[in-house]
Amino acid sequence: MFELKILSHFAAAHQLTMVAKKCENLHGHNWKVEVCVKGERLNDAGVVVDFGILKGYVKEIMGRLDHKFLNELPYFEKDAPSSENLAVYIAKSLQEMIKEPGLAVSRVTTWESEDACATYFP
Ligand SMILES: Nc1nc2c(c(=O)[nH]1)N=C([C@H](O)[C@H](O)COP(=O)(O)OP(=O)(O)OP(=O)(O)O)CN2
Ligand SMILES: [Zn+2]
Repeated sequence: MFELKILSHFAAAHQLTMVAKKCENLHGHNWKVEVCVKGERLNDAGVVVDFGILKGYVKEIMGRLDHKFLNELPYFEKDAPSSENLAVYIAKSLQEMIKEPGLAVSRVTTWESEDACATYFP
């Protein structure tokens, strides 16, 4: 089994209730995102999937989040835009985009600061 990882970023605003009181105020983060996919087989080029293809998928997802007020996006009306739910959203969105047979999202980590992140394992 191979696992590939790419890094990406987006900047966005959010508000969280039921966490720390200060999080109820509108504020933002520069999220760093680690996306991992897994696959058992290498293609004729000797890779699981071209990093460029993976980066293209993730770039499209980052575009939906970048410079947005996350609470206003339909997906986050039900599930609050915590780092955990952002990781779930990114993982599900990416899995829906992947066309390559045998390729699956293995984990997504969302860093909301230099010392705090959440990881989702689908
Ligand atoms: N499990 C989670 N906990 C918290 C989340 C989250 O997404 N998942 N999010 C927040 C807020 O986004 C908040 O903005 C975090 O801000 P921060 O300034 O980093 O808050 P801290 O008090 O944790 O850190 P300091 O070092 O005191 O600044 C909160 N929790
Ligand atoms: Zn926050």
